[in-house]
Amino acid sequence: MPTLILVRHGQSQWNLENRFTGWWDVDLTEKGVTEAIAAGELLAAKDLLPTIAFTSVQLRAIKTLHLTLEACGRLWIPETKDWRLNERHYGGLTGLNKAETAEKHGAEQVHIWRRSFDTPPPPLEKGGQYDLSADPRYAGIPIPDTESLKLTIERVLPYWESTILPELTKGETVIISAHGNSLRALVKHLSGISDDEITGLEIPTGEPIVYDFDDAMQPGERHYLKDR
Ligand SMILES: O=C(O)[C@@H](CO)OP(=O)(O)O
Repeated sequence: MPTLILVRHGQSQWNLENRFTGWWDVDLTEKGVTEAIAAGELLAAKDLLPTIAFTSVQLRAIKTLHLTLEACGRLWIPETKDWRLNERHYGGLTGLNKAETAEKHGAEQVHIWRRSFDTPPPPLEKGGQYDLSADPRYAGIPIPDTESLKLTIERVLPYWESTILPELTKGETVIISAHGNSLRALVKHLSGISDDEITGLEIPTGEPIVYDFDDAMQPGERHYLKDR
């Protein structure tokens, strides 16, 4: 049966510091490393072994993928990195502390920026500290200056349809190591969650989520692997 495993990266340095991260490339904390290894140990314990992997071009997701695969003896499987699986771009909020931003702009406004379906945060100014236009990994890529969840879906879903779904259709066990909001984009689609309800969905770090697909390639119920 084709099976999809989704893993949000382990805790990052800016998760720990409570800062808006988006496309900024921060590393895993020690706790994040432990979470990623535990995810792989769980895959091994449940005998759910990935045969092909996808991740973003961001360190925290790539490292999580590698630690997870190593812990289940599958570091050798093919893997593809693509910017379309990157975290949602946090625009001008990138680098700011979430609690301080809530004090300045109000908790309600910050909740809208973080979780509304289609209100993007203010755009990132060009030439500033977090401008990625000189980063070689994004050469030739239309780097956004901010993204709502809706805009994130508009780049995640075409990649899902064109590149990941065909692998599942072949019967592969696919693992995607990605980010809170790029995975919310995918889960919204796979679980048919409405624009309103998606505001309440949080994806924890390092907890494998599993979908089994039927013969018509329809996803079954979403569940956490630890509960299976
Ligand atoms: O900062 C970010 O990029 C994301 C994920 O950590 O945060 P949030 O949960 O606020 O969307």
